[in-house]
Amino acid sequence: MISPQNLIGAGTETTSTMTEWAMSLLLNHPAVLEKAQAEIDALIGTSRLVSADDVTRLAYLQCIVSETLRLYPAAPTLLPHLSSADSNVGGYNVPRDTMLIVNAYAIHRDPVAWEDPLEFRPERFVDGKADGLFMIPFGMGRRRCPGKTLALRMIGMALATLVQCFDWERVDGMEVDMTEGGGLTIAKVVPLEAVCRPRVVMRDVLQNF
Ligand code: HEM
Repeated sequence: MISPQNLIGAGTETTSTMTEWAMSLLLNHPAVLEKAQAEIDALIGTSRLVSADDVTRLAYLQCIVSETLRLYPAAPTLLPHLSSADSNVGGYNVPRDTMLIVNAYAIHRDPVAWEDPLEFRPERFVDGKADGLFMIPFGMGRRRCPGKTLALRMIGMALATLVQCFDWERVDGMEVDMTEGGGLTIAKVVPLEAVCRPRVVMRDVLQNF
């Protein structure tokens, strides 16, 4: 049974953490940030704010979100599952009622599947190039995350708005600290701090907001 509190808990920390990781990655990769801004300027322009309906049209932004979810899946070991029957997986006997923990974090960084797995490279998702590679940031099967579509829309919308409206810089030019915390969710140990300035080309839109 899923309560409203569970829904809010599952839906807020995950999406805000993912947005923080995505912005941190963009700040450490200014060329990617520039490319994302150029895509938004080309497709949306600077006379209106990006809308939720635009998000699916922003192909490069979607690649940035996918690459962030690959490197920093909000729930790195998904949620614990219980096997419902005796089974054999890859030669291992798994009795019924065994608690199963799936290490999505390790799967997403598997060097056998992913080239230079520790590199932040949204281009690996361009034009469906990563189709067929195994990624499970939202789990899979009957208990997969029911908030996936909403989450992708929210993260895309937040990122697109931040990139469209502001120019971003690192504090004193220092690399953003990417140390990962332990626990059920993958939080940043050092919260993101950055310098942002409203973009001159967006001044009219922001003033009339
Ligand atoms: C980037 C954002 C999110 C990520 C990475 C994420 C990831 C996950 C994962 C990995 C699971 C467990 C799946 C499994 O063990 O197989 C899960 C479950 C769940 N998620 Fe999300 N989630 C996100 C956002 C959301 C949002 C926005 C909502 C709701 C508004 C939500 C609601 C839930 C609920 C209710 C469950 C439990 C489902 C069940 O036990 O049947 N999640 N999520």
